[in-house]
Amino acid sequence: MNLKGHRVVKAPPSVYYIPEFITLEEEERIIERVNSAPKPKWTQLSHRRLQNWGGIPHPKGMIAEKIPEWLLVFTEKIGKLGLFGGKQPNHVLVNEYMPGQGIMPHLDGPLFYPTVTTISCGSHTILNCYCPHQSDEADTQSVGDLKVASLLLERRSLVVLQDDMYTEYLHTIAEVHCDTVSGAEENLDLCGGQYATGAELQRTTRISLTVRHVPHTTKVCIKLGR
Ligand SMILES: O=C(O)CCC(=O)C(=O)O
Ligand SMILES: [Fe+2]
Repeated sequence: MNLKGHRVVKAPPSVYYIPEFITLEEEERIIERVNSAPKPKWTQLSHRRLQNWGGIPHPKGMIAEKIPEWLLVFTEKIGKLGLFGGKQPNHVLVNEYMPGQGIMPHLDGPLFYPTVTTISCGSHTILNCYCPHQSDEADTQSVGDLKVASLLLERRSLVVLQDDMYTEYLHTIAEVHCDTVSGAEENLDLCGGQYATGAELQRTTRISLTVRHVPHTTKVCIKLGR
């Protein structure tokens, strides 16, 4: 597996898209494992919930925790793509989106090596990428020409964002139940499926694994009080 032939040339540098990065069985297993995690493992946000694996990234350094075997399979597979400056990914963020849920425009920020890789499970979504200043203003997402890319993320695919797509452009997922294929999605020719322009794709529950490398980690130091 390598990235050759998977570059999304129509998007700003750099985006890679690999359809069917995981098998159906692997997808089912991920969903099963995520759903059977103990309740306290979940962080409930107002519009989605998440699980942190590998530790909580922090400016003072992440207290690294072992990534469980069922996730390690995928961090190792992604690690082989050589995207993290010679390092291995050491952090996985699991996001769960019900239909109608999304994520606000944001940058992933400086706590991570500037590459983000995401596996989609259970449902497709559309990841929209915008110029930052325009995106601060209200109702940005209706202003078509400020969008720099729209990526159709199919179930079982891997998407990679780096360079300007990591550091400059915000990414966001709209809070909708259904996505309409515009035909202009920059990665459409790399997708596994065939999509007619105007096709309506109903969302189901999507579980995404966002796999990154946190360079600054620390070990817990327990001081004995004597
Ligand atoms: O679920 C996704 O594909 C995106 C998640 C994301 O952008 C993040 O957690 O920073
Ligand atoms: Fe993000």
